[in-house]
Amino acid sequence: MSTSHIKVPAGGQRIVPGQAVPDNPIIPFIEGDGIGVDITPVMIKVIDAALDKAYGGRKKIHWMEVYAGEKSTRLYGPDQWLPKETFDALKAYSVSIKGPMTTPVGGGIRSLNVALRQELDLYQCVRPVRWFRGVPSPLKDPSKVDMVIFRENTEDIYAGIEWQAETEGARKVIKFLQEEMGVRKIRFPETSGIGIKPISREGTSRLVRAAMRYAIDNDRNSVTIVHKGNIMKFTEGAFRDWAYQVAREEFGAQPIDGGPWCSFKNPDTGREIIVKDAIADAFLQQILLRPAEYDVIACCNLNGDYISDALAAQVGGIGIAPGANISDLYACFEATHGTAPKYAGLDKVNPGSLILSAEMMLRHLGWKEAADRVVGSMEAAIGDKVVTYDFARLMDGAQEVSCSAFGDAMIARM
Ligand SMILES: NC(=O)C1=CN([C@@H]2O[C@H](COP(=O)(O)OP(=O)(O)OC[C@H]3O[C@@H](n4cnc5c(N)ncnc54)[C@H](OP(=O)(O)O)[C@@H]3O)[C@@H](O)[C@H]2O)C=CC1
Ligand SMILES: O=C(O)CCC(=O)C(=O)O
Ligand SMILES: [Mg+2]
Repeated sequence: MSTSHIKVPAGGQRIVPGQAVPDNPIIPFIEGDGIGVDITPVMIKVIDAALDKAYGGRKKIHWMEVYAGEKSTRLYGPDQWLPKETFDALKAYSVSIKGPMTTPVGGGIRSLNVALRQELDLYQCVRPVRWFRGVPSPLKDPSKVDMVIFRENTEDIYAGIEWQAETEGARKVIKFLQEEMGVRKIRFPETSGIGIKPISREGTSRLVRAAMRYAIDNDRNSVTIVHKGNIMKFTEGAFRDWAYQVAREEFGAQPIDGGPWCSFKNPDTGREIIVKDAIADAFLQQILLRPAEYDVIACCNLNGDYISDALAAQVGGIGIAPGANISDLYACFEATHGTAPKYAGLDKVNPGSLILSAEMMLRHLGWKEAADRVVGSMEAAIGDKVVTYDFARLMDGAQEVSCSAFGDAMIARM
């Protein structure tokens, strides 16, 4: 089989980190498995329309398909889940967008999504969660939900360092823990699988720094460090301590009532930004009961995964939950949801998450006018109760439309 399948579009230019974004950038995209085939073309159509409306042809994305997941195994060969040329393209073109990719449960390949984040060192997973007027919600007042999750994206138990139960690897690690480290707490050593949870000072500091900067740049009220540090003291507890340290040492935060909560003045607006922490289990009930008290959230990888979907449910579900994976050099935008296999190819699901991820990408490029068109047209379509099945089943008097028809409904309202 051929080893090269990427066709570089003529007439486009690379985005180079640190340089001005050209008017004709080449943006690589991965279609994605499952519902990727439904939502990705709709996202491209909506974004092209928004650019056209906003700039009348002066700014245009040159989309370049790159391959990963099931599609790349069909093109490159059966074990080619993440071909090298895909990685190379994501790096060379700096800004990209991807559909979801399947990860089998229990065995099989490790997550391609996680591999991408780790390989490109996309250490910030940024997931804004806010309510769009008219979207059905289980909350009495979903307008109070306006949070931005900063999830550490390269460490934690999510790094996939583990050994299967009853294998040579697991036996070796357990023997080491028992004999070299004096561990006596493994309840069933003969049949335990083992996972490792690395959390570092560097990994924590850079993530928390990004969350604080976001709070400053976007004039937010608070940053909450979410952790389970009472139980996992040297990983999640250290995450909390290092996070407060960043607040104090880099942002000049001063303790409130003796600490550990602290606050600092936003240097741009003069307003106070509170830095506080919450233990993850209690946090999950508080965001339901008192969502207005939370704003920017900084957390470790696994907690961020759970919090993302839980918070999305409060504002309509993962059909409308966008995200970005960001490093100091690269950005790869992707929805919060997965491949929803039972809906694959049915032209049924909500393309909103991927479209709003692309909207984040437009803002990242500095193309605010087009981003505003995307948000405005989505608000207008939902306002007219023209929605996909996920919202329609919870709304009175809704007109249920397909995935592609929702995209068209947005375009008609631009
Ligand atoms: N970043 C990524 O690429 C991610 C990949 N995954 C992978 O995806 C696969 C499937 O995971 P699963 O746990 O089923 O989670 P999914 O997010 O794929 O789907 C769970 C449910 O969420 C709802 N949903 C998801 N997407 C949409 C959408 N666009 N519009 C409306 N509703 C939607 C559906 O709910 P309902 O049934 O109520 O209609 C669906 O059944 C796994 O292999 C997993 O590893 C998971 C998350 C992220
Ligand atoms: O990689 C996967 O399959 C799941 C990832 C996930 O759920 C997430 O990043 O939110
Ligand atoms: Mg998830």
